[in-house]
Amino acid sequence: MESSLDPDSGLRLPPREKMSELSPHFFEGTEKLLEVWFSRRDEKLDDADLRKIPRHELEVLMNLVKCEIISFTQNDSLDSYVLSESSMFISKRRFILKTCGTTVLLGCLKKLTQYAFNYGGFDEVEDIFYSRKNFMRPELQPDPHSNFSSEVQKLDEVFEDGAAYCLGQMNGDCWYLYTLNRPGNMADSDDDGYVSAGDSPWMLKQLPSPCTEIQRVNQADQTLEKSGISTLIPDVQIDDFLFDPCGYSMNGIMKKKSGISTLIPDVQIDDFLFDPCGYSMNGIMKKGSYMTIHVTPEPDFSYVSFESNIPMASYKEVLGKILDIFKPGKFIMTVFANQGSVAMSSQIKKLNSRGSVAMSSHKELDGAVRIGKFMRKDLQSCQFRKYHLTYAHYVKFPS
Ligand SMILES: C[S@@+](CC[C@H](N)C(=O)[O-])C[C@H]1O[C@@H](n2cnc3c(N)ncnc32)[C@H](O)[C@@H]1O
Repeated sequence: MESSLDPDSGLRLPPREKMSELSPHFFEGTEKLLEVWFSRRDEKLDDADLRKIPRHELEVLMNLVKCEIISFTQNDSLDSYVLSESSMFISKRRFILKTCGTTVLLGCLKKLTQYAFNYGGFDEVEDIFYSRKNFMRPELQPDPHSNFSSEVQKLDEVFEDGAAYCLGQMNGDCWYLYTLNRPGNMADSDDDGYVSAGDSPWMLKQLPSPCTEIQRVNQADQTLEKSGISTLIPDVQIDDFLFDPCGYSMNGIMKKKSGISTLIPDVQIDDFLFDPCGYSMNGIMKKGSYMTIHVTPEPDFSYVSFESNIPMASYKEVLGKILDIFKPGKFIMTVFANQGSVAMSSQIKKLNSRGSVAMSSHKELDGAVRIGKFMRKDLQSCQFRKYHLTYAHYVKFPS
């Protein structure tokens, strides 16, 4: 098979061994992931809530993205939606949308901000994170998703101080991130800390409000706390798992599902089995914690993703279970944590008295040259103003 040209880097990529370029059926399991945190300039957040956006407007958003809501569950702090192409989680001021296939995730950006302002009662975007792994077939993606530069251009139209990064190998497996990287710290903002750059409310490109981290800590549930783990697994070992060329493999489905249900205890699970194959699952817990798993089992382009923000002293055990269930040939892992995690709940503090829960996972990853049968191929760390990010790529040994 011939090598291909990567649209982002212009580099020639090695031929993909398993994926048939001419396969009539192809599904891009790799997700685009958007997380947006909203805020208010006056910090009066009591009445502000993204869950006030009515269902029919969420459906307008899904139309723009080109996917549908399949099911809905909720608890006190989180609304969870399983979508035809992945998942959506909405809490008081955090909006998470994860979509795969040929969806146009960034198509909803302006409308989302408009709804968050009009219905949710917010008037500023505090932070955003847009990320994805490199696609298997970028040429099949609609505008602006066929290359990261176009996605960045689209995001830059809405946000000021956006910064784009690529972690991993540009001529192999890599992971793109766009986030806000505002200069200085929040307490240093001069004047009133705001810059207006447009007429429409969603075009306001604003600097964060001049409140300190300490003030935010005092606002318990309203604290921007981005931490968690994401595992992206291209090339899963299929066996009998959720896919059988002749149709369903009920044994495989039940076996994998029972493994998934033991991943994390006390999670309210909402899952969906696609016909003829494919599996999506959202799990929610108290205090805004969630986990989500998506599986594209077709052998030529198999892909699994696991993501969670459930606070844990170590993600090692969960990761071990995931690797055991999906038996991948390789995987990518990213871990986000607030620095020092000043906003930890007492429950989290109990788990790790030395600092942020996920920070210990960074240290764990730093030291983990080998995880079971997997050898580390790449490790990169980024220090953002408020977050620490670790990216690691592991391959089965011998690969
Ligand atoms: C479960 S969905 C979500 C995929 C996810 N992003 C992942 O990590 O792989 C994709 C899987 O469901 C299958 N599928 C079947 N019907 C589908 C539909 N109507 N929409 C999206 N996927 C469908 C696809 O072929 C694929 O195997």
